Amino acid sequence: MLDAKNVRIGFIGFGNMAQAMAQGLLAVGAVRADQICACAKNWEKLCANTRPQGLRPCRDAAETAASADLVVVAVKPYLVEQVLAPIKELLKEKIVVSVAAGMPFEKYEQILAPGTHHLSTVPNTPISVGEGIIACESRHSLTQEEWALFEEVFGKAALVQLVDTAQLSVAGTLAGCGPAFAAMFIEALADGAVQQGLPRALAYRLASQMMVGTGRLQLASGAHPGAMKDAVCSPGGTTIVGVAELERHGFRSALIDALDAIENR
Ligand SMILES: NC(=O)C1=CN([C@@H]2O[C@H](COP(=O)(O)OP(=O)(O)OC[C@H]3O[C@@H](n4cnc5c(N)ncnc54)[C@H](OP(=O)(O)O)[C@@H]3O)[C@@H](O)[C@H]2O)C=CC1
Ligand SMILES: O=C(O)[C@@H]1CCC=N1
Repeated sequence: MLDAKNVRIGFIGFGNMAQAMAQGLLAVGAVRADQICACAKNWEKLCANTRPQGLRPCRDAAETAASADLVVVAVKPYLVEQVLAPIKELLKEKIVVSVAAGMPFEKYEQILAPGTHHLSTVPNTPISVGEGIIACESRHSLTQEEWALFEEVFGKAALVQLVDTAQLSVAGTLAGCGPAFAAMFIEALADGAVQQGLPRALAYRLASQMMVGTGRLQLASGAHPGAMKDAVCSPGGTTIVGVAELERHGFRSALIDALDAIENR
């Protein structure tokens, strides 16, 4: 029987997202390095990204699928169909987990052989430090046991969140693109502090910990973000001066418009 101790995970595509997932699974001890293999386009780069951590590089998608019980599809969305076409029969026996944005259950039904057990997800890069999110489409064809195994293994490194098909795209955008926006926020806040004389490394450290702490506080308390903001804004104090300036520059509407632009691109 498949369990966390013996499941073999194969990544088809081993770029930023797949490496973050592998790193996270190892960091939290969800699986051992010898349980993970991967393929990519450039062999030398793949070897450099796998062998030092004890992961096994595979020559191609067929070798990866043959060597794995759970296959993670982690190539760019436009490559999914052509990369999977030659290994459709092999994948019938596997648990297929897609991390490609914009590739819901229905698209895989057109690509994979009938009866293949597959799940569409959108993860994010903080999984590499065990703080990820994996938005998962609730419509999938994994058995209960396969879903439980996926949740057990990947749930150690990420919040595994089921969402309706209609919400997979926006949940994936929030979770998957969000780290880029958060990183921009950290960088910009630090730039402001550097301008005022704070050393850059210290500015990044403080900005990042402030983000982590604020997120944890919201998760732990369930507080409304507006109430959290109010709790920091003393009447006539410093924070409200900054809040007013951010409002003048359209801070909140910029983020709202960013999600709108992505979803309607
Ligand atoms: N980056 C992110 O934060 C997120 C990404 N995703 C999804 O993850 C997927 C991968 O994105 P990301 O990791 O950023 O992209 P990368 O470009 O970093 O990685 C893509 C990987 O695919 C490999 N590849 C290309 N062609 C083939 C092929 N024919 N066979 C096998 N492997 C191949 C590349 O190999 P090589 O390096 O040798 O060219 C590379 O390892 C996308 O579908 C994206 O939508 C989802 C959520 C967040
Ligand atoms: O930008 C992208 O296309 C991918 C999908 C979600 C995050 N990164």
